[in-house]
Amino acid sequence: MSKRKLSRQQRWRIEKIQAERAQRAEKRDAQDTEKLAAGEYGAEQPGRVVAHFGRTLEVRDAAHQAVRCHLRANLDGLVTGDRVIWRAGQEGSGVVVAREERDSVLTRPDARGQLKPVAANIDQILIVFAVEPAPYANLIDRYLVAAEATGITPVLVLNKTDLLPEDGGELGALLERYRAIGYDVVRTTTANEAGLVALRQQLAGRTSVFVGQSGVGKSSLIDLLLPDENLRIGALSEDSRKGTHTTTTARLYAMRQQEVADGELIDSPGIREFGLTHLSEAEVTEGFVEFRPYLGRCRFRDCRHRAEPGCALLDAVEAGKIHPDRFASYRRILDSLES
Ligand SMILES: Nc1nc2c(ncn2[C@@H]2O[C@H](COP(=O)(O)OP(=O)(O)OP(=O)(O)O)[C@@H](O)[C@H]2O)c(=O)[nH]1
Ligand SMILES: [Zn+2]
Repeated sequence: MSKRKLSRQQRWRIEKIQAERAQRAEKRDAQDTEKLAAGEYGAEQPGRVVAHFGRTLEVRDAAHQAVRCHLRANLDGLVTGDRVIWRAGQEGSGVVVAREERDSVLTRPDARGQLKPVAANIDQILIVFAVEPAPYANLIDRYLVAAEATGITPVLVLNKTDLLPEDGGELGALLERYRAIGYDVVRTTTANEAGLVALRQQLAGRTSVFVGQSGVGKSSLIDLLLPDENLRIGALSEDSRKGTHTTTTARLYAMRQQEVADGELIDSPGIREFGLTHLSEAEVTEGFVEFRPYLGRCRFRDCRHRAEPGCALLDAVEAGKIHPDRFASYRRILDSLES
């Protein structure tokens, strides 16, 4: 059998499967419409997507109960964190009938390089770095730029402060610089009880994601924040063994905190890797927030802020308004885009 023939047969099979699947979805949707019309579903109520497996969603209702819901065929692209309107059916399941407007969305390139939403309605991106492994020079800036491009507020989290020298070391000075620009900086350590106090306050009442380099302590922090989530994580991987989805699915976790208000985490391996995606030159420039007052003020409209006369950014560096290390970092990120 020739190779081409084989692939045509495969393609035909795939098309057949897809057509059948679409037909089933259509049929189910028609049934839903009938049931909705016949009043077999309960009243519309708000919920939030906690996890997402193909066309099945886990939705959390207002009382924080999980409900298995399926989707109307006309409702595609829901992601973890989406706020939805759903209606209860029989046997504890439900149907999602609408999606509410998103405040924010985190995207990631798929296998074909197209940006796909992975999570929605996130209030802050916690960029975790650590005393060990020490962040390389412009790693923090890369994460900040990527976060700024999403419109979601970044927060810097310095972990493993138990390893910090008495005087705060170089990292202490570096963090002050970010504070001066306007970023929140939170110090953490998983080495003692008091190490997460500031972090818990930062998380209270918000939906957050943790990102950062391998080894900085994201898992250690999340384990402490979600002490009783281990069972649920186990349940998730059991599902994935059945092949219904992969463990890369983002999941929303509610934190039950005693001293401060509850907060929520959305976590997945894919989200943790956030920041390593491609950025445009304009996104990089805008991503340095302290540059913004100077943008559009260069003598040349197409100024690329290299050595042009009358460059407002270079002047600001010269005048001490922009830190030379941040400007060097900016250049380095742009250079890395070109290569
Ligand atoms: N000294 C010290 N070590 C810590 C602290 N937090 C985490 N560690 C250690 O740092 C190492 C890496 O921690 P992880 O939580 O696995 O880091 P991660 O960011 O989840 O790493 P990946 O899973 O590779 O993304 C482990 O050996 C932890 O025990 C801390 O506050 N102080
Ligand atoms: Zn310029």
